[in-house]
Amino acid sequence: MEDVQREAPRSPAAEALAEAAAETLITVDSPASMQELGRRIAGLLRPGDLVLLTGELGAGKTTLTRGLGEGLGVRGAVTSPTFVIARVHPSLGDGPPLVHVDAYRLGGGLDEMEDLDLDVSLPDSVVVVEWGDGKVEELSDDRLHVVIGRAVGHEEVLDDVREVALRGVGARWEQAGPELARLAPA
Ligand SMILES: Nc1ncnc2c1ncn2[C@@H]1O[C@H](COP(=O)(O)OP(=O)(O)OP(=O)(O)O)[C@@H](O)[C@H]1O
Ligand SMILES: [Mg+2]
Repeated sequence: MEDVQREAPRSPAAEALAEAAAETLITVDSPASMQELGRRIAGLLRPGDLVLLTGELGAGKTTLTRGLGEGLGVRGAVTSPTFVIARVHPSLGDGPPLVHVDAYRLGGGLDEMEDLDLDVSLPDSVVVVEWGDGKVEELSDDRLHVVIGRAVGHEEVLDDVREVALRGVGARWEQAGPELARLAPA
């Protein structure tokens, strides 16, 4: 299994990001380990953080968000928001709420997002957006981009394998860069 993962070609999304600024690449091999990664990322998140999740249908964006919700200790199961564009999960403790947005049908981007009338202060929340690329970047200069790609090649072997690229944009993530890097296995 080890060898297969090391030799697998990168997904196109990971390849594109590899050209960009410093990033952390992590391979996960099951939904459970994707969720665990979400829990670990949650440990770095603070109120006001914006996380953008990129990846094809079924890549594992919602699965990762489920882990984020667990790590943040919020109420309610994180599911695909099929009929709503955004769902607010309040903290069970004194942490920030998780605002989980599925921007797939959010044609107009930011304006519509503001129109959602979420009854929550975004600067006090952790905002996680699926399908948000090109739509919600204006919400914050500081963003954590998470790009999930399927490992390509030996599909029957690698069906559950995903490559996750983490790239922090902005001053907030420049400072937290080393913490992001520590999420990768040594
Ligand atoms: N390593 C993995 N990480 C995450 N999900 C995986 C993995 N391996 C298999 N899966 C499966 O892939 C599916 C991922 O579904 P999920 O809803 O998280 O994707 P998504 O990216 O949110 O899709 P959508 O674009 O439809 O919102 C689940 O059925 C999950 O069990
Ligand atoms: Mg989803």
